Amino acid sequence: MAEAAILGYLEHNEEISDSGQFADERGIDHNEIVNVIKSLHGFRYVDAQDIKKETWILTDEGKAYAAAGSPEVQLFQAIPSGGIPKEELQKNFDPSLFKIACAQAAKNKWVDMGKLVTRKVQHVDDKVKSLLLLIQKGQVVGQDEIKSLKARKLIAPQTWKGYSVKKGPNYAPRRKKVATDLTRENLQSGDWKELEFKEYNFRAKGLPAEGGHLHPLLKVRQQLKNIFLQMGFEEMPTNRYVESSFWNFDALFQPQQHPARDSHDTFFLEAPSTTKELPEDYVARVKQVHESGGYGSRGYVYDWEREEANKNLLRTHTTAVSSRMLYLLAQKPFVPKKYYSIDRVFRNEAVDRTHLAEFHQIEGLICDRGLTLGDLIGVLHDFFSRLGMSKLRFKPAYNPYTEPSMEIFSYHEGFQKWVEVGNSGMFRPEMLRPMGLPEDVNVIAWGLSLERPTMILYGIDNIRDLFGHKVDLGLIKENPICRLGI
Ligand SMILES: N[C@@H](Cc1ccccc1)C(=O)O
Repeated sequence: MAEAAILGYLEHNEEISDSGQFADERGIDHNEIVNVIKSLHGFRYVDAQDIKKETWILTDEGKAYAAAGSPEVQLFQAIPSGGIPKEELQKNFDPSLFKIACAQAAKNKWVDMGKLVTRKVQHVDDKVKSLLLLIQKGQVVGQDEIKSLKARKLIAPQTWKGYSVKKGPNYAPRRKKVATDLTRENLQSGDWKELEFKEYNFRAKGLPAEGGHLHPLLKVRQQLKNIFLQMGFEEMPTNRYVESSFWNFDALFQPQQHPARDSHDTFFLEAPSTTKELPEDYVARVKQVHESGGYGSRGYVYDWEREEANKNLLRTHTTAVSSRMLYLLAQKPFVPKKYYSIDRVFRNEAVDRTHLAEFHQIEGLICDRGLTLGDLIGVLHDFFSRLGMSKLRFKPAYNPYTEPSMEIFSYHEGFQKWVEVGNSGMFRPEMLRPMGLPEDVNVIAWGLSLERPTMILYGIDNIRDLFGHKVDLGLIKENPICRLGI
């Protein structure tokens, strides 16, 4: 209707000089007229020029007075001819309204504000209300009146926008219907021959592709790699998910009856169920340290079984990678090393919002002469502060392969509490000496999950949200090629 009105009017007239007036005269909503003008202008049916007018609109207070009358008149009308005690009068009014009413009525010299409030004039006109009503209807009022209403914050300025409209180069009294799609029906009936098709807008930018983002775990992994590299660490080769019990447990002085070696906690392989080769003389030294100790240790005093050590499993921690690397290091003349790894580990655990059966471990170790627990604490402070965790606390803990061992806690400002962020310790002589590392060489090491800091950094509270991509297919489906004017 708005479109027909505009195009029809321009067929016999030069110009629509004011879209607001045009809308009023026809009883059409101005917003609707504006939308149609914009669309017709886009297709150059019409030429439209902006017009702006400064107008006034009522504030909420102004609207209230336009409806109920100004407070001063409300007050005047509440005073009987014989006057009324102030307290009595006040009861009829909201306190803030009463204040305004008294001030204005006194200013207008309508009332005497003694203990007894009396009228000073016979009759008053509610000029404020009439002015507000005029402004509400969009009518013009004098500058002085505007000023005083503005001072009382009953009105506020507003810019009104409209258009003046003339015929455009593509003007026609009616817009041509254009087809947007060539349908099966068009082809069957043959009416496509007569149809005019809407042009494609090949320059439309469309939506930026949402694919190809890095997964949060990969981002945080890269961040951690950078931290390790800046601290002078070398990456250990982690390309071995299947490991023997020997490297995962025995080499780490983890006794064969240890509960972590149970199939409830560890995934053992069915095929191949056992490892093919282990370094025999090292295996013999490991067996001995488990059974009867050495290097100042009494050992565990039990019968160590080779079959148990041969069993293949999915590695339960990347400390298995560290044990292999330290063994290799011990086979050559000693050089100090700093090693790190970040890779996947597996535990036979029930999956819930904080546990998965496979996750990633970050592991760091330093192997050098004369290292102490103080070195470990210092390195942990350096490492974690680079991750944004500068408040740390340590709690004594137990690992079969480290002594002393410490759990690492960091104060989380967001959660306002200490959260466990890792585990650490100094590798035991029972682990290092059988490998052949010199007696004065110590190893400080620590491990943490990659998922925990990632969830904290990205505000993810369910670990399952970290796995599996979440591409919003709807986004792609609902945004095909953009057309002109759509
Ligand atoms: N392997 C330990 C972490 C750790 C690494 C190195 C030293 C001490 C502890 C774990 O799985 O939790």
